[in-house]
Amino acid sequence: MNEPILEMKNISKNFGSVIALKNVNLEVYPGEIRGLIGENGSGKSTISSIAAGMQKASAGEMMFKGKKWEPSSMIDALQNGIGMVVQESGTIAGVTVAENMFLAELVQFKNKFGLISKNKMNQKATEAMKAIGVSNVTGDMNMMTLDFQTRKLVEIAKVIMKNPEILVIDETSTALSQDGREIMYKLIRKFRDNGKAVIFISHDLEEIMEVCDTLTVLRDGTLIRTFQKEEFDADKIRTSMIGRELQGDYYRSDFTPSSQTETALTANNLKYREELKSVDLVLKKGEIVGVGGLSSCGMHALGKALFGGLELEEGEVKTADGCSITNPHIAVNHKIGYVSKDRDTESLCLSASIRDNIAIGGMEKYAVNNFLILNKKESEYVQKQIKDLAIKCSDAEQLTSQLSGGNKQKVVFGKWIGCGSEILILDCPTRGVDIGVKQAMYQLMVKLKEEGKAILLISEELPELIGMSDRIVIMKDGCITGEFMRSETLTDADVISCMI
Ligand SMILES: Nc1ncnc2c1ncn2[C@@H]1O[C@H](COP(=O)(O)OP(=O)(O)OP(=O)(O)O)[C@@H](O)[C@H]1O
Repeated sequence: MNEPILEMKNISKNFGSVIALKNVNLEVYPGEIRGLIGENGSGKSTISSIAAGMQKASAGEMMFKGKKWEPSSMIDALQNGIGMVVQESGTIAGVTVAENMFLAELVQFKNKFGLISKNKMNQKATEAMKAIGVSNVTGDMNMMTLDFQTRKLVEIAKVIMKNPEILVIDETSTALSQDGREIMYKLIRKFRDNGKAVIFISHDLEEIMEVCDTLTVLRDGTLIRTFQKEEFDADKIRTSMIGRELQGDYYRSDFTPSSQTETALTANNLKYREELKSVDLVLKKGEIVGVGGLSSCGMHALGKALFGGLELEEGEVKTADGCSITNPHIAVNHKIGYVSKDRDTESLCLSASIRDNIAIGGMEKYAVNNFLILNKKESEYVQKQIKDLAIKCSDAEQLTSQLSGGNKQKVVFGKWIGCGSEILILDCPTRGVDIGVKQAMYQLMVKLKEEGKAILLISEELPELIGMSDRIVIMKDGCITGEFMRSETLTDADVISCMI
C-alpha cells in the first residue's frame, strides 16, 4: 500500500475534565475517501478539526505528506493542504459571498491606488461557485439573502478554491437537499480520482457506506475499528458504534395513516416572496404530517410561517380556537413549538448554559403561577430532558457552545418537547443526531402523536418522511405538488416524482 498522506499518532484532547479523544491513531491515504462515524460526542469533529488546524491536540503528533504537521490556524492548514467544511455555519452573515470567501486575503484585489477592486473579487467568487457547479450565486450577493443550503455551498466553494490535498467534510449532508448533496458527492469523488483524500463525517450509515472507501468508528473518544469497503456491514458498524445491538423498530412499525379529524392548525393562502405561493395546509391533532422537497421548494419557509416567523404578504395561520398566529410570541402562547433548521442562530443561545436554553421553554411546568421560579423544580425539569435525550455534557451549567453538534440538536429538541407543546413544527429535527438518539426521538414523536399532539415534520430525508408520517406533503417552487397517505407500498420514487 502507498504511504499515508496524513498520520495522526496518539492524539488526545481534553477540555478541562472532559476527555474528547484518547490516544487516537489515524492514517489517511491518497485516493481514499475515509468515513468517520460514531455517536454524538464521540470525537469526530475534534479529531478532524485538530488535523485542519482549528484546535491543538493535548498530546500526540501529526505528519502530513511525510513532514511534521503543526498548523497554527485553520487558514494556515488550508493554505498548506488541509481544508475543512465545518458542521454548523462557517460563514458570516451581513457581508457578501465574495467577502466571505476572501476575508483574510483582500490584499490580492488591491489596485495600484491601494483600493480593493470589488468587481474583481466578486468575479472570482462567482467563478468559484461555478467551479463547484452552482451557477445562480454571484459574488456580490449578501449572505443574508441566501438559504442555509446555499450558505453551506459557499463554504464548500471557499475550501475547494484552495485546492487542498485533504478535504474534511463535517456532517454537512444534512444541511443540503438532494441537489446540494449531488454537488458534494461529485466533488468528493473528483478528489479521490485525482489522488487526493477526503475525510467525510456523517451519521447517515447508508450514505457513508455508499460514499466512502474505508470507515473508522469512534466511541467515547477512542478509535474502535476501521472497516475496509468489503467489510462494510450496517449491523456490524452500528454495533461497533454504540457498543451493543440496536434493539426495536427504528421508524414507526404501523402503516395506518391517522384517522383523527380534529383540526389543530390551519394555513390559508400563505404567500411569501417566491417561497410560498398560495399554500394551504391543515394539520390535525394526533397526526404527523411530513413535508419534503428539493432545496428552495419552500418547505423551510412554510415551517417558519406556521410559527408566525415570517411577515406574510397574504394569508393566515390559525389555531383551532381561531387565534391568528402572526408572531412567534403568540405561537408560543398557543403551545406551538418550533425547531429551526438553522439551529445555532435561530434555535439556541450558544453563549448560555444548557440549563437556560432548556428551562426557558418550560417555565409553565416548574414555575409557580408562571412567575415564581423554584430552583429545585427547574433543575429537575432540566435534568429530565438531559437524561431522556442522553445529552452528553459535563453538567447542566455547561455552555451550549461547548457541546458537540448532535448534542446541541438534542437541547433544542428537549426545549420544545419537554414544555408540553401541543403543536410541534420540527424542521430537520434529527439533523446531525446519531442513530441511537434518532430512534429515541422517533419513539417520542409517536408517543406525542398518540397523546394527540400535532406534528409537522419537515425533512430532507425521504426514509424519515416515509417512515414517520401519516401524510406526506411535497413542495416544489413554493407550491404543494403532491400528497401521499401513509402506506406500506409507498416508495421513494413515488414521492420524488412530485419534487422534480
Ligand atoms: N470547546 C469545548 N469545550 C468543552 N467540551 C468540548 C468542546 N468541544 C468539544 N467538546 C466535547 O468533546 C466531546 C467530543 O465532541 P465532538 O464535537 O468531537 O463530537 P462529535 O463526535 O463530532 O459529535 P457530533 O456527532 O454530535 O457532532 C464532546 O463531549 C463535546 O462536548
